[in-house]
Amino acid sequence: MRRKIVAGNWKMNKNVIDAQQLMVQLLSYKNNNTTNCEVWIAPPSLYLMMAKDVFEKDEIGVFAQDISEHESGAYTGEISVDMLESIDATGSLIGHSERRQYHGETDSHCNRKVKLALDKGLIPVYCNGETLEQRKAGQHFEVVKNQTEVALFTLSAEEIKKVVIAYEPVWAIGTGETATPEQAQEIHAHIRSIIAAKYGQEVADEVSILYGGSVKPDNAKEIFSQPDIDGGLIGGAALKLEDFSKIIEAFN
Ligand SMILES: O=C[C@H](O)COP(=O)(O)O
Repeated sequence: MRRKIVAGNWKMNKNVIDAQQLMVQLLSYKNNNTTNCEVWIAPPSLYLMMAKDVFEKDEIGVFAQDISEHESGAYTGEISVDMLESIDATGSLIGHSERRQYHGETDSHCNRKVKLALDKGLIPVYCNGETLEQRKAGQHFEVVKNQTEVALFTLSAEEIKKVVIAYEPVWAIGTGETATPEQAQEIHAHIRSIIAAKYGQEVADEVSILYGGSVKPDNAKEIFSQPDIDGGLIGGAALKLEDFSKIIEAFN
């Protein structure tokens, strides 16, 4: 059975008071409700240890938004997989389109990061997706195929099963414009078929593939009901319990 997941990427939002308040609200929500999916958050790295303190029984998975491709050393501003492992974090986002757009991250970087994370027992949430120009040019299937192959295909079958993929069309991130459930489903099925071609259907069927890009309480249910969509990576709507909890409940 594939994991079903609703993950909130807080991006660069919230001061320490507001971050703690939302974590405490999330904990209370999780303790008082039955959820049919795993709930993860990726707060800014400054708040990762606080998240581990609040979710001391691992009620909610705690993810970094990025990790270094290096193991340690003179890399100012970066955090390493060792650091994440030492606070018992659950994993890290890797290759988010904002990292690609503003920090020059490529799929070769992602490949090294995914491997480092797996070696430390962390879950890599590998993000990919095409830009608007690429979609308009009809290149979206090819772009996502190349991204997936470069970032993941050096992994063994056992390793790739532990990776979570988040398909996030760049044109749908933070824009209010969502891929239709059908558009998302066809890319998710495409990603799964690429993995199946290399590793076999059984392996591909175990890989969770999340959709990200303007998921909101009113569209989550329809998106998550698609056969190859195993949950969501949520940005803006993860910043308020009211919205995020409704998205979690789309699995009920
Ligand atoms: O990581 C999350 C995605 O970038 C989606 O963000 P959004 O829900 O604000 O569109």
